[in-house]
Amino acid sequence: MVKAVVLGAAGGIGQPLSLLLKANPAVTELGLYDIVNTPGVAADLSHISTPAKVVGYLPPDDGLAKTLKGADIVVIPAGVPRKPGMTRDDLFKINAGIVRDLATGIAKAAPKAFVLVISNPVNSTVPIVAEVFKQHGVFDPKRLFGVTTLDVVRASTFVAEVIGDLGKAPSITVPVVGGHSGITIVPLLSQSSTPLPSGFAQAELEKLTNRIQYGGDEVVKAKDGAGSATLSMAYAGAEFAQKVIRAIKGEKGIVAPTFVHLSSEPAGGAALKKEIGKDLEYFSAPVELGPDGVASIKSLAKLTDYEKGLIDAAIPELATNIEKGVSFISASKL
Ligand SMILES: NC(=O)c1ccc[n+]([C@@H]2O[C@H](COP(=O)([O-])OP(=O)(O)OC[C@H]3O[C@@H](n4cnc5c(N)ncnc54)[C@H](O)[C@@H]3O)[C@@H](O)[C@H]2O)c1
Ligand SMILES: O=C(O)C[C@H](O)C(=O)O
Repeated sequence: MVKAVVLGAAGGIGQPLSLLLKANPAVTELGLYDIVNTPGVAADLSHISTPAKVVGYLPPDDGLAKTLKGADIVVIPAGVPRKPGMTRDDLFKINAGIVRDLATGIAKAAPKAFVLVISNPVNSTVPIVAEVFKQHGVFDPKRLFGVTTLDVVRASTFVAEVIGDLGKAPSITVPVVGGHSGITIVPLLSQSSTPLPSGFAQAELEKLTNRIQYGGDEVVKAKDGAGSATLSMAYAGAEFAQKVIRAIKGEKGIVAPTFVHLSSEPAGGAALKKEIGKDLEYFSAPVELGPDGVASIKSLAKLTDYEKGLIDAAIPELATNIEKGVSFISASKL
């Protein structure tokens, strides 16, 4: 039995993500929460002939607590998206408060759930959730994930395009580490499961890296004021959720990059800090998933000098983003 919950379920990501979770036969209950339209979205999805029982609530009458009751996995795509010309950090002033309030609801109603944060800026919203959980005495670093899967999905697709064979896209894996905004997104293309063509020039490598780092901007520009990536994000969010679900059901050896807290627990956090040469509290790295969430944080393995330079360049912005999230909660009255 797996109960999945989507907070922000009526939105551009929320609706297709809820559809993909409803289509997942491992999900037996699906809880949908938003400030608008969830009864309609829930009624619509409930007619699909898959096992999940669907419930949808709005804020009145403790709707958030009712949606979260019994949740095993909570995915959060609530909040405003970018328009052209904005950075993800520009979303902080609205989304920080939204994520804080939803995290407070989770801390009270589903403190043991696995929490997958999509709302931007992820580099700051994940620390916000952690700080809220700490204040409620329920923080478990193994159960909190910043969803960076879209960067991984983009890297697979763009490498397949470079190779000239999109058919290979589903089987190409490229670790993408660091964080989820601009230069903090660091694709480790030297570790692509399908190597780049021989003779791939440094200038081409830099162009490909830049495309992965700024893939979000490509979509924001094309949508021209109507928002950011929603469908590819729903796909990526459902993919990551499925990995977590498979791991909690006991499947071994599932590894995926995600933005996690680096502490003594789960194992590997301290070693990763040494590897990146900075005492950062959070970093996106490949993690092994297990029945309790993050089983261990993996090494970044052998990096090229170019990749080391990208990580060094990412660290100051990551540190600022993380601190911004942490201090938002220390300054907030919960
Ligand atoms: N992590 C990633 O890779 C990634 C990728 C794409 C988008 N995003 C982010 O996801 C977020 C959502 O994007 P979208 O395109 O779905 O936006 P959207 O505006 O289409 O949907 C957001 C939904 O959140 C709801 N919402 C607002 N406040 C809420 C609250 N307090 N409680 C519950 N629901 C609330 C809105 O009603 C809306 O339905 C944005 O912050 C965006 O930047 C992240
Ligand atoms: O670009 C955005 O603002 C949305 C998302 O973070 C993305 O990478 O597509």
